[in-house]
Amino acid sequence: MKIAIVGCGNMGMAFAKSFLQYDLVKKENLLLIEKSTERSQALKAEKAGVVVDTIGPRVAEYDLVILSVKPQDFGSVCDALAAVIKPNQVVLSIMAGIPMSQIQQRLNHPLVIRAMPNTPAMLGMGITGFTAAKEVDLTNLRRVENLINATGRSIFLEDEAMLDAVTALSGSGPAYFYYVVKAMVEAGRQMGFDEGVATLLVKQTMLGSFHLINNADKSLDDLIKAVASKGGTTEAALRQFEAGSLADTLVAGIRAAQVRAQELSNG
Ligand SMILES: NC(=O)C1=CN([C@@H]2O[C@H](COP(=O)(O)OP(=O)(O)OC[C@H]3O[C@@H](n4cnc5c(N)ncnc54)[C@H](OP(=O)(O)O)[C@@H]3O)[C@@H](O)[C@H]2O)C=CC1
Ligand SMILES: O=C(O)[C@@H]1CCC=N1
Repeated sequence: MKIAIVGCGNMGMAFAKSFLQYDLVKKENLLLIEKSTERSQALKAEKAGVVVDTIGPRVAEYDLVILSVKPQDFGSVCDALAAVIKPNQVVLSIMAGIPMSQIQQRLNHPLVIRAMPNTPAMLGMGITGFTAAKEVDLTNLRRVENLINATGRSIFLEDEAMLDAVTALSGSGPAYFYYVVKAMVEAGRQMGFDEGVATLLVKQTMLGSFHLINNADKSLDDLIKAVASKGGTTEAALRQFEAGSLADTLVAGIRAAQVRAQELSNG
């Protein structure tokens, strides 16, 4: 398979590296189109693929074109891509918010798949929600699904509108966990640990808790109960969280991300 990636930043390169790692594409069949001179020089030095700075006629030689520029840059990509794209090529967009209908219309091209990954894709531990235009046949859908699965796990969604919710929950999700970890490390620092020790305590707690969520045959409420002894320390912390409406604030934040994804959809 020959793959062109338009926009080789965090996510474009997370995808490229996963494909290479699992031998799903050869470097000579991977076209990396990157506008930023600094980035493209780094990609050339890494010999990550064939690096160019603009969309040109050679893009037509690739089976799959991945759009991984910022949603705000989609407009600048459209005209150049529309001029060279061939009817059998599949377009995979990972841009937040931009609906498939808009991509189809701007490129005058029906074969569009839309996905929302997250940054753990860099380690092959991502989760991606994806959906496809009805014009995309099962063979092409399976091919793209196999590629996405090289970056972690995936879930197919019939309803494209749910991709905005995926964006808010798992697309942006890593940042929410980093935010909580950062606050916990700060608490550790305030209690007298240096940052390294506080970070070790918090990271290992996060890792162990993840495995308990995944493996223990208990609900989240039961897991909380198993930590929070009556009249103990955890209860004192949870009372403070409730007083500050922490859970409601987190839910409201995630809903704000969903609203922003919907706004991006509307241009
Ligand atoms: N980061 C994340 O956690 C996630 C991001 N996404 C989506 O992925 C997309 C990319 O995000 P991310 O990788 O973080 O962004 P980055 O800014 O890291 O990467 C985008 C790259 O595309 C380049 N670019 C812009 N216009 C063009 C062009 N016309 N031709 C070639 N390259 C161009 C940018 O250059 P320059 O900097 O010079 O503009 C930049 O290097 C976004 O649409 C985002 O919504 C999806 C899921 C998660
Ligand atoms: O913040 C953003 O808009 C992108 C989409 C999901 C994660 N990052």
